[in-house]
Amino acid sequence: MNASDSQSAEKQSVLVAENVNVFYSSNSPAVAGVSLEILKNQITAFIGPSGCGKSTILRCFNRLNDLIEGCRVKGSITFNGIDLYDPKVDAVAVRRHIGMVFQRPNPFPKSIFENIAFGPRINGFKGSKNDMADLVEKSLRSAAIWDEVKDKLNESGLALSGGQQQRLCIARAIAVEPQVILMDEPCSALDPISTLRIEELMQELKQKYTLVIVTHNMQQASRSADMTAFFNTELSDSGKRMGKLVEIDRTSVIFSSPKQTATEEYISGRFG
Ligand SMILES: Nc1ncnc2c1ncn2[C@@H]1O[C@H](COP(=O)(O)OP(=O)(O)OP(=O)(O)O)[C@@H](O)[C@H]1O
Repeated sequence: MNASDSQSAEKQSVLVAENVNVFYSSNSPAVAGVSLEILKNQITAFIGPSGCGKSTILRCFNRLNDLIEGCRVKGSITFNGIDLYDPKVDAVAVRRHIGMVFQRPNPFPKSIFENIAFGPRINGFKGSKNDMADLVEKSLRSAAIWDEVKDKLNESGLALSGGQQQRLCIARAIAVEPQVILMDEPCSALDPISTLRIEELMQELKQKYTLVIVTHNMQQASRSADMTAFFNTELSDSGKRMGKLVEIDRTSVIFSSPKQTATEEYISGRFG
């Protein structure tokens, strides 16, 4: 691959959403008409007021909404050109390629080692005991937590601090070698130092993975994200509130010269 190839690879779309509408139990969409692209090895932040559908759209990307009874996703979402919602596509396999880190760190009530080993094992890991130990170490190193836990791999993951638990959960997501990591407000339960740690880690992770992050923290979006998508709510014809994507652009553009007034009002704190 030459330099210009690698540049165009950087701009490659990994996930493409076209006219996505998500319905929960009602016939009016909770989020409507979302079209956007997630670029490879970039961090894309979703920002916007509460209830505008950021998490709903994030969950569409690894079919996590399938687990919510009554939830329906219409429109098209492709992952490397493959229709994620094709009936032939296995949602469990999707989640192996597109991992998720949640708002509250949620380690398994197992040892630190087992927290990492569990995913590869249930996905049919074929290596030896040593290979698994290497994979655990590599994953913990990639999530910048190895030095803190290397001497206590058999202790419970729940005994770690909140920030460490979140990095353990990131290591757990990495262990199955996904291409994309979705993060739903990964720092909202963390103190400022742990938050900065995760933000630094995100910059390292984007060398290898594509990241999508939902955040309420606009400084976090402006510090960390390459691309930012602003969502808002509006009233549908039937008078119901629904989420909409207002615009997506490079983060520097969204925070300095957004095209839409609603974005400008939101980022300048005059709204929301
Ligand atoms: N499991 C669910 N069942 C029914 N409605 C839901 C469910 N999850 C979300 N919704 C509705 O979908 C809409 C979008 O919610 P969503 O959580 O995606 O927004 P959000 O922008 O992520 O909000 P927040 O910033 O508060 O987390 C809201 O009207 C919400 O009430």
